[in-house]
Amino acid sequence: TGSSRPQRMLKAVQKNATKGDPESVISAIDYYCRHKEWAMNVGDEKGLILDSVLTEVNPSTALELGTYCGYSTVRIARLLSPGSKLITVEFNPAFAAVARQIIAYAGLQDKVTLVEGPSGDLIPKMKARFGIKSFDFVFLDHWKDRYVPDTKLLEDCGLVSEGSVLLADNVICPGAPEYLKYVRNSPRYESRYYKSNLEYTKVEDGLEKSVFLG
Ligand SMILES: Oc1cc(-c2ccc(F)cc2)cc2cccnc12
Ligand SMILES: [Mg+2]
Repeated sequence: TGSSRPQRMLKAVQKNATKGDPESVISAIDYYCRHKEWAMNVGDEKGLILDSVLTEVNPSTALELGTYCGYSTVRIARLLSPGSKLITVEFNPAFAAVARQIIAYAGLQDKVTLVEGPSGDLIPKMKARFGIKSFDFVFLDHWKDRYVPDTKLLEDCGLVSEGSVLLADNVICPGAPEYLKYVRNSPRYESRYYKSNLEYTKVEDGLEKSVFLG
């Protein structure tokens, strides 16, 4: 049996990046996915928007839904202030296994807790398991039909508070129309769309930033 796309991505990181250097890990993945084989990382173009929103929020506790190979995990963790924490949730164990190695290669394992399992089951356990009061920042990048139920779960579990920022990937492609309706029509969110392109392509996609108003 052959290797998987995530395994080939990991090989590209180990070959082309410098251990302990997150920027080189990000560049190695972007180069591989742009020139060798496409993969569903948030990518370099939308990644710059992620960076800017993250820098503005400067979260003490952040949550990522959908780790995949850890590309956006590395992008987020590299910008966290000392002592800040990122929890990332991945349903697929094969993806999680690669992500752990990529996060470790970047030297960011002390800032990141990767939890394997379905987000819908794990979110209600976050307070008890990790002593989280609430998340200052949430990056939604998992299956699009989970965006609304998981956002409602975060609200119901008191895991978002006034000022918490949700940033959702792929609201155009593959698309999350119910999510856009939810956050744009709710009086509890102030939403803004950042137009961009689907990673490594010229296809339109974008990020939706929604501030929870409490
Ligand atoms: O950024 C993403 C992109 C795609 C995607 C897959 C195939 C396409 F033809 C276009 C887009 C899927 C994702 C699934 C989960 C999290 N992010 C995704
Ligand atoms: Mg995505």
